[in-house]
This record gives sequence, structure tokens and C-alpha cells, in this order.
Amino acid sequence: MSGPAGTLQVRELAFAYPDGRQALFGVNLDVAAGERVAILGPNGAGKTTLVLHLNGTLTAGAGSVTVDGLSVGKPTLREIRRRVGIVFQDPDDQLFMPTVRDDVAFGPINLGYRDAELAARVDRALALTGMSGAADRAPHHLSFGQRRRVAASTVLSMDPSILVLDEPSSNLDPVARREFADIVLSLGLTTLIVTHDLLYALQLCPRSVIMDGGRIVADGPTEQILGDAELLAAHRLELPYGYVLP
Ligand SMILES: Nc1ncnc2c1ncn2[C@@H]1O[C@H](COP(=O)(O)OP(=O)(O)OP(=O)(O)O)[C@@H](O)[C@H]1O
Repeated sequence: MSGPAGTLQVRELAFAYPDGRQALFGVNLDVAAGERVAILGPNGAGKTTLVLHLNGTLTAGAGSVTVDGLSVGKPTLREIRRRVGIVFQDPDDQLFMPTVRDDVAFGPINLGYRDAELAARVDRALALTGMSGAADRAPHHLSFGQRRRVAASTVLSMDPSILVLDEPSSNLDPVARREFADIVLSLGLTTLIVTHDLLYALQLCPRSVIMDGGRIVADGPTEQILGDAELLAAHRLELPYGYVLP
């Protein structure tokens, strides 16, 4: 079965790590095509654990995850990995080839693309992040901000329907931060953003959920969530010092 591209359904998802630590307790989340949703919450809330279920890196202990109408599980894993692109916090976890072009081509080559079709995918993915000029450079010669863009290109070259960004603003200077936000907005993809940067969530995501203790404890318009001082305080979230919502 297949559904509209860019849709996500998480149903009663529960998960315990092998050491017995229960990290998720019945998480429910529906994301519509084209939505941008911030996943907020204190350290240890279960945000990363949830995200790692979306592309099948972790397997649900109970409940289900459905992407574009496809149930995440062993039989669909290859297709799910293509459809859900995760950009990790540290780009160096994703860049390991001699050149930027090789890194961005890695995923499509695994999918069987070659020659002109492969080149077109790589060129497009680099253009989307403004990194076309760096195609022949070594990733480790690039700045952190540039490496983050290339890491995004490595998943965009798979033509994903859902983009997951883990702390996308971390270690970026203000201009790089804004430039990356502009890239995300220009893509128009269903996007989940895990972040402690509440203003980045406000800038990029009309909707936010708060996770705490392995559960989603709030879900609504970002402006409303960030405007609720009691809710934020109850879950160890704080706007930057002195900041007043517009
Ligand atoms: N590999 C692991 N083995 C055992 N427990 C783990 C493992 N990874 C995470 N946990 C635990 O699962 C819970 C959720 O962790 P998770 O990393 O999902 O939280 P998080 O919200 O992403 O936190 P942070 O904001 O610090 O990144 C925590 O209690 C954590 O200690």
C-alpha cells in the first residue's frame, strides 16, 4: 500500500532499549504532507529515539510507524530509508567520501542510479543547498556550515518525501543559521525538526510538539506553545533571556 508522499503516522509507539530503559511510551503523531513540525523537549525526552524509528533504524517495541502509507518494517526498509532522510546533528557522521560529489552520489548509487540520471540527482541536490560550487572539494576542507549543507544534500539526492533535521542550527553562525533556514523553507518538504533552539522552531515550524518522559505532552501552533510560559517551564524549555514573543 502507498499513500500521499510526505505523510507520517505514528501510532502508540513504545520502545525500550536493550538495557531495559523504556524511552517511548505510546507516542501518537500525525504529520500531513508539507507540514513542518518542531519536536521540542528536554534532554532525555525521547526525541532522538522517536526520530530513529521513522526510518527504521530502531524497530518499534509496540505500535507502528507509517510513512506515505507504507508501514515501517523489515520488508519496506529500503524504500523507507529513501523516503525518510535524516540529517544528523554532526555532518561528519554522514560525510566519509573523498569528494562532496561522491558523498551526495552515495545514496543514489545504492538505489541503482548511474550515469546521466545519477549526475542529474547529484547536481540537483547540491543546487538545492547552494553547494554546487563545492562538488569536487573534500568535505573535510569545508566549514561546519558548508558540511551541514552537504549532509542535507546527501539525503536530498535520494528524493525523500520526509526530511528530519536533528539540531539543524547547532554550531552555525547567525548568517549560516538563516541561510540553512532559507534552504529548508525553499524545499517545501514535510519536515520534522528536533531542536532546543526555540526561536529556530518559531521561524521554521508552524507546529510544534513537546516530548517529555517518552511521551508527547503538547501539540499545537508553535506561537501558542512558546507563548505558554507554564507549559515551557514544566518541561524545562526556555526562550532566550529577555526574549518576548512578537
Ligand atoms: N543506546 C541507549 N541505550 C539505553 N538507553 C538509551 C540509549 N539511547 C538513549 N537512551 C535513553 O533513552 C531516553 C531517551 O533518550 P533520547 O536520546 O531519545 O532523548 P532526547 O530527547 O533525544 O535527548 P537530547 O535532547 O539530550 O538529545 C533517555 O533516558 C536516554 O538515557
